[in-house]
Amino acid sequence: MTQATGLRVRGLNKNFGGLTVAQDINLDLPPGARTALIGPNGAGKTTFSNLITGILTPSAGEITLNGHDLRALNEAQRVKAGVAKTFQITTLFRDLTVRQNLRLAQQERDGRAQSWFRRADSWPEAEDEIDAQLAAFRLSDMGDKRVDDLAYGQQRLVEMAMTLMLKPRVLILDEPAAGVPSSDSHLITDAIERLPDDLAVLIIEHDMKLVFQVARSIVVLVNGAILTQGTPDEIAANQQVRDLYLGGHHD
Ligand SMILES: Nc1ncnc2c1ncn2[C@@H]1O[C@H](COP(=O)(O)OP(=O)(O)OP(=O)(O)O)[C@@H](O)[C@H]1O
Repeated sequence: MTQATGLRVRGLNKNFGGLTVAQDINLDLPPGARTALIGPNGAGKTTFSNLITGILTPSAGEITLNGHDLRALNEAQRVKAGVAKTFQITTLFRDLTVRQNLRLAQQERDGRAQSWFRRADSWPEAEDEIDAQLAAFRLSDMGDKRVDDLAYGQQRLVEMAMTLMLKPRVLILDEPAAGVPSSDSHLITDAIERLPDDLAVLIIEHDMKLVFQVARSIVVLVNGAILTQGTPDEIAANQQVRDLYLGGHHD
């Protein structure tokens, strides 16, 4: 049996021509991880996430999930293997209800889109699962509302709930609070805090308040390389990080 070691990245490199955008990155995301990836604009955070999800191919290095090599898998295969990045607001079906959006994600996961002949008596179970997911994201009252009629913060919760329907083992949250008014940002932090205990979560985020609220480990990326990583207390006390953030990067 494979041990649940989670996601392991070793010696990851990516060059675009002469530009190195990922440089010897080593990172572990074991089950239960709540790790934030921070760094100035252009540090390589999105590139790193794209290397993990399979949008980009590394120039060198290893990426494994519970010991299985992910490198040969394309994006869709990696989602099936358990590595998912949140659906983006732009991919939500805005005219459909929240429940219908979750159902689509569920059908995608089960390869059920074409299975119109599926036994009818198996559907209540599927709807129960959707109810549970709505409840987990405090969206039960909104299940029958059109996504377009929700506040932006709630739409971002729908993104997360849809992604969770895929039953990932590793979840990449790309700027989960971006665009959400500060009066609603607690919706996002609360939802992150309630994510399943055994899920490994990587949060790419500029909002330091959110990072220090939800992360148990912080990785600082600069020029494609890890400058340092540690607990929030260690990172807050790190002079290099303080210089980096006080020295010109403000969000
Ligand atoms: N397809 C590409 N071809 C060439 N260079 C690229 C490509 N994609 C990204 N880069 C470069 O890679 C570097 C890292 O970019 P990336 O978007 O990963 O940074 P980031 O940390 O996510 O930045 P931000 O916080 O602004 O989103 C930048 O210098 C960028 O210009």
